[in-house]
Amino acid sequence: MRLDLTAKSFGPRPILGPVSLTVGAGQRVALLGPSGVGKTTLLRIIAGLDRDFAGTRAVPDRLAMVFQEPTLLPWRTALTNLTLPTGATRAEAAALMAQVGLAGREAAYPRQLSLGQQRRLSLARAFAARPGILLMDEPFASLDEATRDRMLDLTAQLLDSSGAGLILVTHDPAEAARLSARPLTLSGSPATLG
Ligand SMILES: Nc1ncnc2c1ncn2[C@@H]1O[C@H](COP(=O)(O)OP(=O)(O)OP(=O)(O)O)[C@@H](O)[C@H]1O
Repeated sequence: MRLDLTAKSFGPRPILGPVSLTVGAGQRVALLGPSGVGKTTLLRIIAGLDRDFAGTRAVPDRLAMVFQEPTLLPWRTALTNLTLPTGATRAEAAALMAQVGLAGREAAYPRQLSLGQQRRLSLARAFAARPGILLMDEPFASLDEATRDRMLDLTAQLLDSSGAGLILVTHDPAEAARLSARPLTLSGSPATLG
């Protein structure tokens, strides 16, 4: 994927630009920088969720996004949460559930799962979509240390086995290092990549 952004504003307020970013097949990058600098704004533009910017975006790859909170369908079983939005087969979905430690919970509804289990299911769903690039916005924030560690390990394993690229928004350079993601820091106002 390639983004050549010349400028992004909210109303009269310039937020970003110029920013050029290329992420090739299987490459991993982390967007770092202080709170409010524009990391989420940049990720939303990459994701195609915000098209109100000056510049060009070329995204030939399939994208999947993992948000901070698990966004599961409450009235669907865990397995169907993986198959329905992604087109994955039941066998593929079950294999992914096993990979994230949820074997045997296929028939559970999201409310019957702990928050940590729901997060792991959300992670599995992102990979069920067979993304070329996975986009993650602070997915490990506000987790207790053990859960965060487990999620980081699982994410690294799933990235390795799928070959997907990664664009990770994080405050924490250690997270970038754990996922072997090249750190890129947004700074300034409007923000650019250092
Ligand atoms: N929809 C919006 N309308 C107006 N201003 C916005 C909007 N979304 C974000 N902003 C502003 O754009 C700036 C960048 O926000 P953004 O959420 O991208 O920062 P961030 O680097 O991801 O911050 P954090 O690390 O705290 O999540 C902030 O000043 C924010 O107030």
